[in-house]
Amino acid sequence: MTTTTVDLKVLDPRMAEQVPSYATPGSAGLDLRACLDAPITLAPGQTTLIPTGLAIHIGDPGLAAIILPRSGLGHKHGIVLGNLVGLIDSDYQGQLMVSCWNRGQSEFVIQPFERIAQLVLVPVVQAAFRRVEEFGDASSRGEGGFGSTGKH
Ligand SMILES: O=c1ccn([C@H]2C[C@H](O)[C@@H](COP(=O)(O)OP(=O)(O)OP(=O)(O)O)O2)c(=O)[nH]1
Repeated sequence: MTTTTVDLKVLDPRMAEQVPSYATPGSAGLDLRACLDAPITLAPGQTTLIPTGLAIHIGDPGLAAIILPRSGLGHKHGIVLGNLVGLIDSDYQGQLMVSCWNRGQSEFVIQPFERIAQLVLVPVVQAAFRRVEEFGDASSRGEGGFGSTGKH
């Protein structure tokens, strides 16, 4: 396991006691909570942007964070992310926001400080593109994609 230090600002004092922490030594994700004054009802198909009351500055361009749905909310209640995956750049210093999408068939009420998504730190490699007319080595896949290898 690799650990790194990330600067975190508590933007809403109510989050001071709720700073994200790993639930178990093997956890990959940190749960993010809805920093709300009152419950929000999400109708089927509705998307809303929810503040977390927190900001992080990752700083190291070799890292980023992604926001992912929580499995239970997504599977049982259809609460996933309006952007499917949120990408937090290493130079972002604003509030962490979670786009919640009710892809289910029933209303869902998000309670203040409920855990709504999870944040995972990931390594990043930036590409320096070298323009070529042809790729040097022919690969066995070549230009095949989108099911070209068949179903089995
Ligand atoms: O779920 C998300 C996704 C993004 N962000 C923040 C962090 C990220 O670094 C910034 C910009 O995100 P992105 O680049 O995906 O947004 P964009 O729509 O391309 O806008 P921009 O022009 O600001 O890059 O917004 C969040 O707080 N939550």
